[in-house]
Amino acid sequence: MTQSTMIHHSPAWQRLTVHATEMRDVHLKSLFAERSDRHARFTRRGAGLTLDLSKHRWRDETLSMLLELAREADLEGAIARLQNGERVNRSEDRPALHTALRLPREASLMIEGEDVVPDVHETLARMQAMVEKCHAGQWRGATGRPITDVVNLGVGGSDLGPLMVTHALADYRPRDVHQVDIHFASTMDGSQLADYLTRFNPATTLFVLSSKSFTTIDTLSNASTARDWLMTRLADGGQDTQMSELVMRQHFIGVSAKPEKMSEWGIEPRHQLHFWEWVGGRYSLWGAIGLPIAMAVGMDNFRELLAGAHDMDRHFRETPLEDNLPVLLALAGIWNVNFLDVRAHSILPYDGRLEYFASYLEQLEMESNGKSVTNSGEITPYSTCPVLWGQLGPNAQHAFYQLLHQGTQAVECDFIAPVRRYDRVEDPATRAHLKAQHRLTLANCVAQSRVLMLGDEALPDDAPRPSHKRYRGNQPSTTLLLDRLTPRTLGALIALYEHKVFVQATLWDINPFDQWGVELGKQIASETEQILASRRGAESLDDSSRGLLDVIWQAQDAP
Ligand SMILES: O=P(O)(O)OC[C@H]1O[C@](O)(CO)[C@@H](O)[C@@H]1O
Repeated sequence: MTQSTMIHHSPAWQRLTVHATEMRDVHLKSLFAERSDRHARFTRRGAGLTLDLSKHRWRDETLSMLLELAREADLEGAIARLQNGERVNRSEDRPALHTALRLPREASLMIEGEDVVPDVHETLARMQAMVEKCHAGQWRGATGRPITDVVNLGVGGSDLGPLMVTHALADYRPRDVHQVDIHFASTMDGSQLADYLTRFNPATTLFVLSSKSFTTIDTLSNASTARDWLMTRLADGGQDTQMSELVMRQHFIGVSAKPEKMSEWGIEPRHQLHFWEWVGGRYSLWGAIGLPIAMAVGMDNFRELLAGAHDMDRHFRETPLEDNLPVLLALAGIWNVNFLDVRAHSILPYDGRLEYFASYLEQLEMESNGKSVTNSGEITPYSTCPVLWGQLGPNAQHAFYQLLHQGTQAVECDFIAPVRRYDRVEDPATRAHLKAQHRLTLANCVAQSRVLMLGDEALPDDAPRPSHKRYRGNQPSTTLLLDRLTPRTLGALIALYEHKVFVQATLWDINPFDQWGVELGKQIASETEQILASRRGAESLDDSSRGLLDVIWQAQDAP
């Protein structure tokens, strides 16, 4: 692609640029005053989700132009190429086939002459065998006692997805099985792991080493601390060879795309789960990386999660662009970022179970689309991924909503909530209380998006107010309702965002499946670590880094 064929030179982009000059000064409250049917016009349903995009600063014609832009970028062709397994990850020359991980058993997907679906389901069957063994109390540690705690050691995509889903689906933990608690340790400083090691019994703790590359230092350093802990406590520091073998066999499962590296590390081949290079790390929770999820909620619920994502995959592939949820969500983002200069995006779930959803999306969106070079190597002359962050909405109300309401930044917000909750709680009195709490939460969710939209106008009277009590409103937002938060709707919700990211990447002509930006940091950190440990070579560093290392060394030398 040359400068002149880039998306910002396309007719639709040009029309949108002109249109944006008119829309920039139009307040959301006037758009709502113009028509009484905005909610119906801008709301779509699919895969158990309701998406209300009426609180964006756009009109029907804006959406038509954005859809035109999507057609000019051949979005429909791109969706087919993604799901058919073409090599859409161009810088790494491979497909990005997370959608294949949720294909049903009877489907088939030929990639370079081979059907990948049987392998996907074989891995699921192997996961199932491991999960059932744990849930039957039959997975025993080196001393013969059943495993009670499973610790996932992974980082990035090998941590955030499983952590987020395990937490979100905690209500779905099976009660009638041997109880196994699931934990996560990701940080390279060892602080999360150290806490577990002081509290858990080594005889009943199983570690899952999750790493696509099996070279990530964060995970490998946690893994070696865990191995030493087990060896010290159970195998006389490795002197007892029989126990050492049992520890390696019974206390570690490995999940990776690099079986030879897992074997080198000492993981028993029967306890290795594999996945494929064509699954991106941040798109990997649907296969073996999802083992902690399956351990927590059981395999039936894990398969429901996959079914929900598959519902969304089909919706994405089969629904016309104008009714297509991921496409519309992505276009709202493009309109905000590229035409209205809204460069910040906040994710605000109104349900405590979605506590880790924003952190998960931070990686999904920003590691995927935080790029400034097009697929053909040109610098993008337009903005790409906004700064995206978030927190549980009710808690954020007492933290950063002040900035949303009265700060100087324009921020796009996603409000996410389940419509029904607690209707299955057994005790009637508790149920009544909890349902009232849920109603309160929904009221806050709707009220906040309304105030962000209308500003002062949301107030019941128009009495004069000092400027510090004024709300300007006009902050665009999306509201996303789930009927209930179930494995199926959660699967659809995650896939919705995955596909949204893909749509935006297609329009921006960037590759959402690589992450070269994080590689340099890893290399430099490893060189710095050598200098820090050996105290040699600091003269090659800049003045600040040298000064900081001096402070560290002086502190280390202090009595
Ligand atoms: O699963 P791995 O190979 O350990 O990588 C962990 C994470 O590290 C990253 O490469 C970023 O450093 C992510 O893309 C990935 O999810």
